Amino acid sequence: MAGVTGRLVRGWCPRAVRSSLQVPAQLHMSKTAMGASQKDFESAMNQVKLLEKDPGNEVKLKLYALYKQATEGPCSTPKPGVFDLINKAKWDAWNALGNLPKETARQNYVDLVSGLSSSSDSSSQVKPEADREQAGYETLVMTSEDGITKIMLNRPTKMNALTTQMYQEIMLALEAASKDDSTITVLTGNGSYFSSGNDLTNFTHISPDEIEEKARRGAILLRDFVGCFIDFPKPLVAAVNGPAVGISVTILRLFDLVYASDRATFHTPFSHLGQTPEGCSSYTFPKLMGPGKAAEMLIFGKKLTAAEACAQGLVTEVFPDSTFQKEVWTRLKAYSKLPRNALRISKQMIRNHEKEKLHATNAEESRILQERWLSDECMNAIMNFLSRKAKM
Ligand SMILES: CCCCCC/C=C/C(=O)SCCNC(=O)CCNC(=O)[C@H](O)C(C)(C)COP(=O)(O)OP(=O)(O)OC[C@H]1O[C@@H](n2cnc3c(N)ncnc32)[C@H](O)[C@@H]1OP(=O)(O)O
Repeated sequence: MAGVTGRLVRGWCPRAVRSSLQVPAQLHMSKTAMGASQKDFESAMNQVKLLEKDPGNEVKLKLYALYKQATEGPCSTPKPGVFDLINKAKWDAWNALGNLPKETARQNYVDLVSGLSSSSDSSSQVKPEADREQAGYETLVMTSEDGITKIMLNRPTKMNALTTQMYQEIMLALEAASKDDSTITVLTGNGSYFSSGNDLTNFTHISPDEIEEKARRGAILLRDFVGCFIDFPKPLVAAVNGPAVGISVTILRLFDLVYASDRATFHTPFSHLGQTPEGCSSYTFPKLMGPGKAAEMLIFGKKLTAAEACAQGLVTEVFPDSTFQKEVWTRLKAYSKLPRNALRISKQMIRNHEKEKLHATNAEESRILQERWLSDECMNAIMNFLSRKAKM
């Protein structure tokens, strides 16, 4: 990429992006979930032209790829020659999206532009929380070495709370990791938390007439996000470096290994938030730990220590915080040298027994949450958190 940087800055933008379409009044709110309309998409294309800051070549390539995928579907054009650097970079970015549905690509495009717009609007935001230079992700750091692809949640000052953009980027990162030549994929968090779960500001700045549509899109986003974990084809490991809350706890059961620091805790305060379980936990948790222990966590919001979570089978192994990184990565490096295809096939054999059930549970949980998000109980709990009147 380094050699094509200057030219890409000038030449990345698809023709349609330059078309003169009506500019929306404001695109500050992230358009959550799949299902962006053609109008949203066109508005986003126009918004790109108004960005004050150059978003960098990686982001531009991602926008280009999403645009092509959204408008033409999977890449089927011949791969440009090795010396055609710019077109090859574009082709690679588009091709990496594989069979991502047009609808999803369109929404990802809209969300990516929305994130770029709001970050360039925020004058106080001197430096983004994520390192933009790394692989084009704004909220994640994705690295690959020694046969291991690491996806690190990177909003440490917000305890790695998951924004709409972050859900989208995690899906993109998983899609890329599923296709790269690594053996193992690892999800971890930067800073003191693994993740504090759904970013509760995802529910704010919504006008009353938008609420239902927002909830509908939220449910689709949730279903697609969890679906990526259900279908992930390679061994997937969670390196839980600190406390985990909400959806960052429930999805753990969809990982093959969960290694936790002894500083980690596991908390699912759904009822406190007027919400209900997701991440397939309404099925996986009772199956794993029995209905009583699952009820304590999912209904009554009991927080587990790492040792308790390990005793319930949610965590595979607990490590002292002081040696967590060293021990986990040493272990994973050794595992990553095992025959790649055998690992992959074994993982899929285990998962295939319950894939259908997991997808059905995921769809049902998402449908129920869509209703919950419209409830007074949920709205009040979120407003309480945001006004700091009450914290879990
Ligand atoms: C459409 C998407 C699908 C949704 C799926 C459904 C998912 C459900 C869930 O995940 S439910 C769980 C939601 N999470 C929470 O309820 C956690 C809320 N946060 C907290 O309770 C606390 O912040 C804490 C216990 C995680 C940490 O407390 P503390 O150590 O005292 O730190 P701060 O509270 O000061 O946090 C620092 C900074 O981060 C912001 N922040 C942390 N977590 C979240 C969050 N989940 N949403 C939004 N913001 C969060 C916090 O506001 C502080 O910001 P500030 O410095 O004040 O700007």
